[in-house]
Amino acid sequence: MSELNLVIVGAGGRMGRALIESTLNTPGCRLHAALERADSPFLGQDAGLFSGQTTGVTITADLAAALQGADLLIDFTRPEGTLAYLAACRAAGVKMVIGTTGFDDAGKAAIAEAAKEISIVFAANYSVGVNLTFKLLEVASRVLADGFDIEIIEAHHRYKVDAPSGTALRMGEVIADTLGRDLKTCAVYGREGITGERDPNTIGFATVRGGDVVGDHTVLFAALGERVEISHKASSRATFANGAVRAARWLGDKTSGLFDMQDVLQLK
Ligand SMILES: NC(=O)C1=CN([C@@H]2O[C@H](COP(=O)(O)OP(=O)(O)OC[C@H]3O[C@@H](n4cnc5c(N)ncnc54)[C@H](OP(=O)(O)O)[C@@H]3O)[C@@H](O)[C@H]2O)C=CC1
Ligand SMILES: O=C(O)C1=N[C@H](C(=O)O)C[C@H](O)C1
Repeated sequence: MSELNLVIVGAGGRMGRALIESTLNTPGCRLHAALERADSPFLGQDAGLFSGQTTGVTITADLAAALQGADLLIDFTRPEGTLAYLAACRAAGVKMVIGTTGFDDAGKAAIAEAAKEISIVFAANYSVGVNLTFKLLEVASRVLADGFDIEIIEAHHRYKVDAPSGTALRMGEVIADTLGRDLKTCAVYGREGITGERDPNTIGFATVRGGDVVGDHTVLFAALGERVEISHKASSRATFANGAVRAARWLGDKTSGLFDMQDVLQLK
């Protein structure tokens, strides 16, 4: 079987570095190109710079050249960056694994539209544990549907720019779908002042930002007399990166379609 030629964008970012390392460590995968923005201080450096390796792949801003001969592009950047890479991958027929969070509805629709022509895995979280947690939340929501208040609490490092996290929002969607609610109308994002008593039909979100927290998520089901907490804590970005590379390999020969990590892990 031929090697999978991967392009990693946002190469100097926290996830970009982890993705390069995971690609280099995964048999059957080859680092085809590593991209950064045109003003990046990392341009011209070896992509193994961050893990102390020499790869022979130089970090570049030349997207067109990077896509030549590429099989798949892995993107953990920002929504505006992802959408630009999406257009280029669609035109070049290159598959994508997208981990970026913080998209609006139009951004998500653009990804779904592109997936009619190229295959894409798009997930808010590539860890196996979080994707198992999504399944656990379906069961918990069903069993605890009556009398339990539902609150989602997430904590991340000080550099994170979007809130609530994509994972917390996905958890909210899973719970709302299971309960037949619409997250758009039942979500409460933080509370302040004289809020009045809690509406039992709401799903609350609380966001913590600080230090180097890689990613913690807890869903609290609280009733009068007992409570259940379902938690996941990530301690290394390698977890997400390895999941994304696994998703890239899973896409294999699929030429179109929109998938998520639940598909990759056969959790649907
Ligand atoms: N799905 C998952 O499992 C996970 C998702 N994430 C998500 O991945 C994303 C990246 O996170 P993280 O690595 O911590 O972020 P960083 O800020 O560390 O890295 C982002 C990278 O993307 C580049 N970038 C930023 N804006 C653009 C743009 N408009 N066009 C092209 N490149 C751009 C940055 O370049 P520069 O430095 O020049 O700005 C940087 O290299 C976030 O959305 C985060 O929520 C994170 C972890 C796991
Ligand atoms: O920005 C991060 O770091 C993370 N982002 C993802 C999210 O928004 O859910 C996943 C993970 O929790 C780390």
